[in-house]
Amino acid sequence: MFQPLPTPKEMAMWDKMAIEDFNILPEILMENASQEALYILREQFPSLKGKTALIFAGSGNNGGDGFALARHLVNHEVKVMILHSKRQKEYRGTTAGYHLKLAKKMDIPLMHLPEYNMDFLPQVDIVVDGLLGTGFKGHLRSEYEKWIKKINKIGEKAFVLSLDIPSGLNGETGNPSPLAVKADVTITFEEAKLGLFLPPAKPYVGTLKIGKIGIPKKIKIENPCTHYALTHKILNLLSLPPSTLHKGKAGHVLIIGGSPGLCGAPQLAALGALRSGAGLVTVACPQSLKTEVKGCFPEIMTLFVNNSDSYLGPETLEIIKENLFKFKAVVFGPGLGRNKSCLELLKSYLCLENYPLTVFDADSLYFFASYPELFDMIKNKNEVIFTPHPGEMARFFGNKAEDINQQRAKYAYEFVNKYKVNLILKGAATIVAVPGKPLYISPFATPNLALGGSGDILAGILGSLLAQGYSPLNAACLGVYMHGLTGQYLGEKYPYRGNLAQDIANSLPLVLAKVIKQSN
Ligand SMILES: NC(=O)C1=CN([C@@H]2O[C@H](COP(=O)(O)OP(=O)(O)OC[C@H]3O[C@@H](n4cnc5c(N)ncnc54)[C@H](O)[C@@H]3O)[C@@H](O)[C@H]2O)[C@@H](O)CC1
Ligand SMILES: [K+]
Repeated sequence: MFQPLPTPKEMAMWDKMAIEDFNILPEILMENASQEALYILREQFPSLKGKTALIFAGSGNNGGDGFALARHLVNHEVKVMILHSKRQKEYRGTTAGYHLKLAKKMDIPLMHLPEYNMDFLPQVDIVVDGLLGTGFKGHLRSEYEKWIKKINKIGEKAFVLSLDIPSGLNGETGNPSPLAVKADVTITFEEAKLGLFLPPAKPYVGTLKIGKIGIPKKIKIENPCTHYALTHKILNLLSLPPSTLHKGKAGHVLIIGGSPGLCGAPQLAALGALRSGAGLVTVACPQSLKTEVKGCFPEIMTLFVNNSDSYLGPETLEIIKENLFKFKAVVFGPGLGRNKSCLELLKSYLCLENYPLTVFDADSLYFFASYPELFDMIKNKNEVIFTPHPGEMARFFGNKAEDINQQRAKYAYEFVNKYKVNLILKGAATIVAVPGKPLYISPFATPNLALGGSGDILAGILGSLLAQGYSPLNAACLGVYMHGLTGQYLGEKYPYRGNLAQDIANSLPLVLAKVIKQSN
């Protein structure tokens, strides 16, 4: 269900433990890494004989992987030249130095990069990028920028294999710093590093392959990492409904929202809930808007107070309270509006002695960001899910959506640590964060979900899953994955976008049926 995504620091710790606690020689780990890299090249070039390769080796262990790979390539009759960033004697006594010595014994040509005139580099078939891996920090030094530009230039006509991480890419954030190698394939060692999985890394990583290098499983179990990717196996949480199912047992979702000009939001949330299997859906909305909120969906029921107000207010709570026993989950906020009366409704809701599992979305998030003391009014913090998009998240931190997107994981952690509630930080590679747990990251980044109403659909899906009895963590992971999977499907159907938010809801059950059938 979850694939580990260690940060460079966590990976370095696993390496260290393998070496110090399990007495695995670092030279062996490096040898294993180089064998995994060789495997990729053999796959790419069924006959390596006669091919030419340049191996860029940096000053740390990433360079050492390059030295070790050079030997294997020579054994496969590849014409290899190594370009190393440090003087040979400076590698002495290190793991990389050991593999350098072996490469020297085999008479592999070695050039000191800083002294080599880049203009004389030959065009080759293969470029191996072993400049920088998990040890890369900060901004590239200027000479590295020059070398990386050269790799990318030669790479226009050659196959570029990056070892562990494309050099220049931050292994934690996935950001080029400020530029990075554009690989055809990145062979990352043991597990995919977090940054490789994040959207900014996409133009650099190429195809991502994972090569196991022999880190004992025990180390990874006893020292779990702090980030995981959601995998297809999350869908195993879904079970086929029994043929005797009663609608009352499939969960009744209440959606609280709707205001002038914003009736589509609760309608779409209702559609999301229905299309993800909720038995019944009711929208609490202003009386004057009930027809608009229902639209052409007779399946959507409405709840309202007889008055002429066009915004919801605390008086709506009376009727909600009377019916509260019916609802298994609530989605609070789609199209709610930011009127003072809406804030009063939210406050009265939070004052209820008991309320169902609740998703706080859209305008309710605006109120929480403006009045953080509202968080103190939440009784069971583990029973609510907050679903901000980066713009809404920025309001909590007093910054901009771009700042959030630069360091999404960091802000997600800060949010749950501060407010102690469950969080879904929407956007490409949506994050699920639950206090005291690792972060779970969606593998999907698709422009087909980047449209008005998409978040309302997600909120409805979440409400539906909660109402069907999934825990907040499972509902969040499953809902995010189902929403992303549908977005990916719409991307195939509408490569230039143009799908509607309601298409997400309408496609969802069919996409699920298709992919679950395929994977069985
Ligand atoms: N025993 C281990 O730790 C293993 C490590 N392996 C490889 O080793 C890598 C990690 O090795 P290291 O920890 O030595 O680190 P790296 O080889 O990734 O990088 C460290 C070197 O980069 C330089 N550097 C850091 N920031 C820089 C910047 N901004 N501009 C220019 N240079 C910069 C440092 O001065 C240092 O010399 C992994 O990514 C992996 O490829 C594998 O061989 C498997 C075993
Ligand atoms: K690299």
